[in-house]
Amino acid sequence: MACAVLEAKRVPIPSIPSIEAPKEVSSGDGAIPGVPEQGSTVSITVVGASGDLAKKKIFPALFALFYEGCLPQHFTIFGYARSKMSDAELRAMISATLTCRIDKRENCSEKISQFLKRCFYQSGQYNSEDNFSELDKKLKDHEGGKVANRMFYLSVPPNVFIDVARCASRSASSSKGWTRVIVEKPFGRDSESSGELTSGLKEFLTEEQIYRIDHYLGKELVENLSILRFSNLVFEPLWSRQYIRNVQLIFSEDFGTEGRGGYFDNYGIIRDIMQNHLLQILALFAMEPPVSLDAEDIRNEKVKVLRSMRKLQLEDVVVGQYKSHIKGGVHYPGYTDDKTVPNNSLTPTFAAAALFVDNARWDGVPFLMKAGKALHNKLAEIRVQFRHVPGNLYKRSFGMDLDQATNELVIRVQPDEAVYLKINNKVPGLGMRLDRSNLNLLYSDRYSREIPDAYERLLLDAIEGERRLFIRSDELDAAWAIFTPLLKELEERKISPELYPYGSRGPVGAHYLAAKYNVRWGDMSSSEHSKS
Ligand SMILES: NC(=O)C1=CN([C@@H]2O[C@H](COP(=O)(O)OP(=O)(O)OC[C@H]3O[C@@H](n4cnc5c(N)ncnc54)[C@H](OP(=O)(O)O)[C@@H]3O)[C@@H](O)[C@H]2O)C=CC1
Ligand SMILES: O=C1O[C@H](COP(=O)(O)O)[C@@H](O)[C@H](O)[C@H]1O
Repeated sequence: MACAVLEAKRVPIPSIPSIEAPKEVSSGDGAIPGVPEQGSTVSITVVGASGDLAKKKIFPALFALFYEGCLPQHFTIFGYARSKMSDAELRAMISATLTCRIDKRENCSEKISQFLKRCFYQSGQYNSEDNFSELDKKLKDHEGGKVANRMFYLSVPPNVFIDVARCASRSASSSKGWTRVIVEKPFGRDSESSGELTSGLKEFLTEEQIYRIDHYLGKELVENLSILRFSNLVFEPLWSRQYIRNVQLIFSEDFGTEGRGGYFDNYGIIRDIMQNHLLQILALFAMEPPVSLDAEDIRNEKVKVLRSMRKLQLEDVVVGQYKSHIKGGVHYPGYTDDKTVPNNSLTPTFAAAALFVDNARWDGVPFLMKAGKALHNKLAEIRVQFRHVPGNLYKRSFGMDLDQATNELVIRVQPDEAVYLKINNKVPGLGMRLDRSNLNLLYSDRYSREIPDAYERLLLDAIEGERRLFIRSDELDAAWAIFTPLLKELEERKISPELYPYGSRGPVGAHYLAAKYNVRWGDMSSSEHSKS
């Protein structure tokens, strides 16, 4: 089966080794420039295969790629972790996580069994070069002397990233093909630890071999952001301080840290969501048009945005933490009720912040971020509020304050993916009454395909050597520089988060912060979030 994604997007189709495109420049990761990889193999080793992310996201995404015909002809998947497991046990574990897309259920069980036959397991320590040599031997058995390309997905806690990089690069890297390593967040806790992680990894890997994943960059609507802006004349000329009043980047989850409190307490919502997912969206949103769609051109522009940003100030931040709440007879636990979280934890589970890009395009435009767990809804969206129409003829005359009813472009990343534009419109009839309405592109109405999970896109890109959606080390440095002073201040001054009930709309302080910049959060109208 041909990989529809590749047919539509990439020329030529690299998943078929015999027609892989000659690369013009060396990728620096072992791919040989100009030499098509005849009969090559690709192995993907999921390090930390027994863990939550591997089960929840990585194996299902690999299966989806296989199902869509997007994996190379000769591929093998290895699970690697300390837990003892046989190949059969790994397969049973993976099998329990697999489903087929609703729109493509035919041959599902046959496909699953074909996929599982390509999955193998090797148990070992993360710091043992000997154990990685054993993995290497098994990989070689499967590669059968072909050009072997190897991907390692580090789905393990960050304290073992460097050990794995060392062992994999010394004992299990490919001698003839490329070797790439996907690294999961968190990439450190601040500028200093992130710098240490980067230099630790670079002792064993080149920057070109490292694929730092931020799965929000793989989300369909985030990918669509640049297309919306750069390929529609109606948007690009408006994309500046001249027409845009503020931009809002909103993330909310309707569940707490359930099961991940131990991890979360060391990071908090600012590191978990804002410094990476929301900031990446901001950088993509605010960048200047890149010279081309080449990964380096895009990442160069993102870095410029990040470097133009003001360091976040404490007075521009509100932090919160959810507390227990009883609703409909159900008790929802507070953050500190989690056994793995200290009772006196000050870790924020909610934050709102006002950020500024101090360049000519965005001077004075507040970029408001809001992220929280255990809120009233699950939502991720980008809101662009435009300025009011100067000298508006209809101002206040027809039942609507048009200073408030400005245009707003909403890119709803999830759930119910959509792009809609709020406009003012005349209510039909003989009278003259204005109505606020939406021009609405709801994906489920327009497109029949299920939207691929972000991990599918990112894994496919990594296999192809497409680094556009992965974070470069200078991007990471610039991102940490914005947040590190604030994070240190919050911790050193032991700032207490404002408590909010589980399932609520979060701390009221977020409204005061927005009001300080003459902004109203756009996500507060509940009617907007129903399917239309
Ligand atoms: N889960 C998620 O939703 C997300 C996770 N991430 C990141 O992805 C990575 C993997 O996440 P996740 O699967 O949840 O992590 P887990 O805690 O489930 O760990 C993955 C595996 O690593 C091994 N492991 C666990 N703790 C340690 C330890 N202290 N030292 C050495 N090995 C350990 C275990 O395997 P074994 O004991 O068999 O060796 C475990 O199965 C992490 O970096 C995480 O921050 C990022 C975004 C979301
Ligand atoms: O990276 C993370 O993302 C998830 C949310 O991802 P989504 O794709 O389900 O929106 C978040 O729950 C987690 O805390 C964070 O580490």
